[in-house]
Amino acid sequence: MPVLEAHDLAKAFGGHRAVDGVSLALAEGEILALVGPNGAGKTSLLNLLAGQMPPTSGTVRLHGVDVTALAPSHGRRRALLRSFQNGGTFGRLSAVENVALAAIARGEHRSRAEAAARAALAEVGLQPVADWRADTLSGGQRKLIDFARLLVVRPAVALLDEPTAGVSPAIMDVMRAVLLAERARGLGAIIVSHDLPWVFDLCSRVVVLAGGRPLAEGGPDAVAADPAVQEAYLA
Ligand SMILES: Nc1ncnc2c1ncn2[C@@H]1O[C@H](COP(=O)(O)OP(=O)(O)OP(=O)(O)O)[C@@H](O)[C@H]1O
Repeated sequence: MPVLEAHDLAKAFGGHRAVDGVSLALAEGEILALVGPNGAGKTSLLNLLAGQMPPTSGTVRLHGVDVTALAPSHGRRRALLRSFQNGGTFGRLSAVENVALAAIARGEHRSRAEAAARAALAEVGLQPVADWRADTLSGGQRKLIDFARLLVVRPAVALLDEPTAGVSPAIMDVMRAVLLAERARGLGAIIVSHDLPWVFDLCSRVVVLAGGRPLAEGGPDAVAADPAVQEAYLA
């Protein structure tokens, strides 16, 4: 059974269909790249999958359970962790507090959550700044906080929105290493990215969206060679 499934998802804003009939299934341990030109509907699709907004129509299932109408904080959505394009950190909290909060929100005791957060921050190379306020960190370091959260929460599914946008090659390498290690223990991930070389190297499958609809789907090499995909990007 797929760990995450979307069936015929659609989202209309007024008359504009940002997501227009998308179905997909993510297997355990699968990394799926979700790509497409600006405005294709990628972030909207992640929002629908994560429960950040209700779809106009269609369903989302997590481990076979219909979670379409459930809020992101609902217990039945615990298996899913989502990151945001512009970072999801609380600036006035330290890095360790930001990471620990994710574990506390899932029922972990405060002291154990902090210990786990420190270990995870060390794993992504943020140990020296673990007690710094998040708003004093670089954009790339703040994005690594999302990866430390991933290590603490160990979700079945991660939805990552533009993790590498504006980050250094060294941080991109850390992100890659974390994702490969977590994939080996069964993590499934959908990664929205405009950094095609980085994400194509990591994923086993690519879904291309254009105008809210799936334009192409397949292995990274086949998708990269698809003339319709090249045209959509040039357009
Ligand atoms: N809350 C909203 N209200 C109205 N329109 C919206 C809203 N969110 C997104 N849209 C529109 O839906 C379409 C898809 O936007 P979305 O952000 O999902 O695309 P994207 O593929 O993630 O784009 P990008 O790569 O530029 O981040 C766009 O035309 C956008 O303007």
